[in-house]
Amino acid sequence: MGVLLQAEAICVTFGGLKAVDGVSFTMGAGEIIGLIGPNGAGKTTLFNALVGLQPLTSGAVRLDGETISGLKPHKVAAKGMTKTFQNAALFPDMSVAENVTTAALLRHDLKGARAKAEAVLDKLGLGPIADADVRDLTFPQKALVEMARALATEPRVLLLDEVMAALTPTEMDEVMAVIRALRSEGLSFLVVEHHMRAIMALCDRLLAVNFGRLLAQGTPREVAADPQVIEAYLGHGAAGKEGAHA
Ligand SMILES: Nc1ncnc2c1ncn2[C@@H]1O[C@H](COP(=O)(O)OP(=O)(O)OP(=O)(O)O)[C@@H](O)[C@H]1O
Repeated sequence: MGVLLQAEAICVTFGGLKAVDGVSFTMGAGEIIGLIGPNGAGKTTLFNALVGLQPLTSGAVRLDGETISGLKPHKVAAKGMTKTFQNAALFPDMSVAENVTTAALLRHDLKGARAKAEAVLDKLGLGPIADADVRDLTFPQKALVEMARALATEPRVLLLDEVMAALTPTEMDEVMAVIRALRSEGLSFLVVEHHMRAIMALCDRLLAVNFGRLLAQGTPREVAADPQVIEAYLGHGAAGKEGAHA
């Protein structure tokens, strides 16, 4: 499998704190990679660094061999990588279709963006609620609309930031089915998710971080059995338990 996304020795420091400390990994097309680690491990900072929301102190991010670190988030999105936002940063007073159309304007004029939004909403089964106001949606609907908003920018790599928070196990299964279907079309995912069941079931590979450093990477089974990963979680009593904090 060719390398689609390459993170090279990424460092992000806040004053004296190394929030991300020399993290390197690669991702191939169609992969689903989970990023796990205890609270404050650096997951959000790494996500933000990858998509241009957080400047790198050092290191590089390459997409398809092209250096994208240093670009603003909308330029990174135009290159093909974007993230969803925790707590769905959608416009509450706009309809579902209008929210998704706004994102599709990255690549289309208004007419094209409306058509793109309609296609994405249909793909995610959201056609019937296209005209609903976002503020009236349920949690799983908001999670899917947030994914639709990101998909409307036509990414090749999509970073999912806790899209399954607040979902029931059945709702999580529905969202995971959508993610798998999109992956089968070639989309790649990097996933931060606090539900270990979802992470273990969904991901091809895991990256485990703590104190900004990459502790382990491998299959979910390998990483869950890694002594350093178990140690990192011991204080939280969380490793491997359903609903645990990843
Ligand atoms: N803007 C900032 N300024 C200073 N310190 C920050 C900033 N953002 C994050 N940090 C610190 O960097 C470290 C990593 O934080 P980060 O939010 O990336 O961790 P996380 O793994 O996403 O945590 P959580 O699982 O709780 O969301 C923490 O010690 C945090 O307090």
